[in-house]
Amino acid sequence: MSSTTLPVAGQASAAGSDLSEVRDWIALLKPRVLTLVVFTGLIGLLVAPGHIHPVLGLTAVLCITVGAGAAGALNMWYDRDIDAVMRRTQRRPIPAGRIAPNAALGFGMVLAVASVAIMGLATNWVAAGWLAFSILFYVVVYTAWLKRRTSQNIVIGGAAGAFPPIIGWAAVTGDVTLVPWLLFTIVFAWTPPHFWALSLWAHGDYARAGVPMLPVVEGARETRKQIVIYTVVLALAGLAPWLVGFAGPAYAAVAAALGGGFLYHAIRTWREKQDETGRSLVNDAAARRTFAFSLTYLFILFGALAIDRLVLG
Ligand code: HEM
Ligand SMILES: CC(C)=CCC/C(C)=C/CC/C(C)=C/COP(=O)(O)OP(=O)(O)O
Repeated sequence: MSSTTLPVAGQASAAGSDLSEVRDWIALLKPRVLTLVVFTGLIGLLVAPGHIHPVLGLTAVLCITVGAGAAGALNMWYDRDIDAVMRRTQRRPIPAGRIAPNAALGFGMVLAVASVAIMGLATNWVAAGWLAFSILFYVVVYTAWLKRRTSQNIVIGGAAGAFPPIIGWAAVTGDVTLVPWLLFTIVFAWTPPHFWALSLWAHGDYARAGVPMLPVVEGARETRKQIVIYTVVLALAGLAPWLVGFAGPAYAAVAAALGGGFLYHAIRTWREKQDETGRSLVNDAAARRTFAFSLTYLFILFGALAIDRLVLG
């Protein structure tokens, strides 16, 4: 009896370990963060004037996905020392010892080169150039240079995550005009309040790892103030596509409501019950809501732009 059941059990666990290995390689791409990165890239592609064959459009979106994922893998390769120290990241495949650093490096490089080459061959080299630039920006400028040096790391380095709408747009038109730069500006202004809200309760991890995120260097009080300032800039930037006549009043109404909503959450975070250093006395409840709202904000804003352009015309 046992001679028949053992191999079956062995096969089942081999299949199980294959699956968890695949899961680890996928985890290197930071798939959850990718959802919004790819969504903004897709909207850039959909609202761009002109026509792209659906198969080529899909290829372009896939290249943005794989390119951004490759950047995530290279980030995890470079950051493996600090990821091992931070509670949130220590179970990642490299610090947990499930994927060797060099294998992750090779994986990231191959995917990065392949995504740029396929983007260039399938669409055009302007889109491919911006994809290559954003991968390099995230890995070299943000990860290797700024992240461990300045509390402005995510303001400047965060620009990497703002390029996907530009790449999507360029895949259709072959150029980058005012509107894609406005979409870039929206994501650029969105990134600081998105991340700093989270960093208000995650700063212990960053402090332990010696990463100079804003609450670690300037304190929670200053971070709360900066969140409000960038949210005001974001709320205005959100209206820009309407101000230049690219989007209609329906988009403007959604953008105004979302901007007001974000500002409400930012101000609640600013005024949250806190001690004299700005540390929350209520488990960062308002900051957590602001972070969650940041994700909703970007998703609905870009969704509204697509509906405004493609459905309402
Ligand atoms: C330098 C800039 C940024 C930093 C430092 C940052 C940091 C983070 C961190 C630490 C998390 C928490 C959980 C995790 O690791 O998954 C997170 C979540 C997230 N970020 Fe960002 N982020 C940045 C930019 C962006 C951009 C540009 C996008 C997309 C446009 C984005 C989309 C997301 C999404 C969708 C989540 C939720 C993931 C989940 O559900 O776990 N982030 N971000
Ligand atoms: C098109 C293209 C190449 C886009 C790439 C940009 C990209 C993946 C942006 C997302 C930014 C991000 C996940 C930051 C996380 O910061 P972190 O790496 O400091 O976070 P961690 O502490 O979770 O590792």
